[in-house]
Amino acid sequence: MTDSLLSDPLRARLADARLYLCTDARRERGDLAEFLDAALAGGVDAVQLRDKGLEARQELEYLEVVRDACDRHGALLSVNDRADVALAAGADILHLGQNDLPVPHARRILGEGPLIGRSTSTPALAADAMAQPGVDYLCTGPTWATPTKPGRAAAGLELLRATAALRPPRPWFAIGGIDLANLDEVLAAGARRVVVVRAITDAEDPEAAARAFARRLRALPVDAG
Ligand SMILES: Cc1ncc(COP(=O)(O)OP(=O)(O)O)c(N)n1
Ligand SMILES: Cc1nc(C(=O)O)sc1CCOP(=O)(O)O
Repeated sequence: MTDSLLSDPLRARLADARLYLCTDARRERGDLAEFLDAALAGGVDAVQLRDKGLEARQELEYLEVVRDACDRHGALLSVNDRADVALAAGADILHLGQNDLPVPHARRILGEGPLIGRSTSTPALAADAMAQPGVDYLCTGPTWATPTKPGRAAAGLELLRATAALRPPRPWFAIGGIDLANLDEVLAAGARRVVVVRAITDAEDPEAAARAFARRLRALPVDAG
């Protein structure tokens, strides 16, 4: 971990994060709180509400539920795509894809406080994201094709190996089709942090699933990023 990460509490919490959950809002708000309490008790470190169907007002209502759950468990709250919503919700993280706001524009809205993450799908995009000063972490994938984000070809474990070889100076997460059955392959490829959706949202016991991920991810040290 770098000194700058250690000197900033939010970035230090990000550096310690291993398990990042994206969830949609298909549950009623009370059920979402219950689901999140279970996942967070199991060891989820960051939660993103990722639901493309919500209008901003509804998204903010759901984000209050996610914010409260994250606060109860000391986890990071992430907003997808929208800097205005992230600011309004008091999010810790704004996550941006390649077609979303450019990072400098997002920083103009957010200021320096919140973290910004960037999606990448090739080693070149990962290297480019790491060279941008405003980017705090990256996600790389999809490792496997996934119904959660249809129409995207699998980048494969090779993308994870290539990203690990870059030795990114900031945290990076593998994403896409990751579950408890293939986690060993993800770890063997060099990833030490993962983002998951179905492996926890669709689990019969979300707390047990999150606990199993967290235990295996935390058994291995992370390097600089
Ligand atoms: C934590 C995290 N990683 C990756 C993504 C995917 O972002 P993006 O490529 O912008 O695609 P959409 O999620 O917007 O469909 C993410 N949302 N969160
Ligand atoms: C939201 C998202 N982004 C991806 C990317 O590659 O950028 S893959 C993905 C979906 C991951 O869902 P699951 O864990 O259910 O496969």
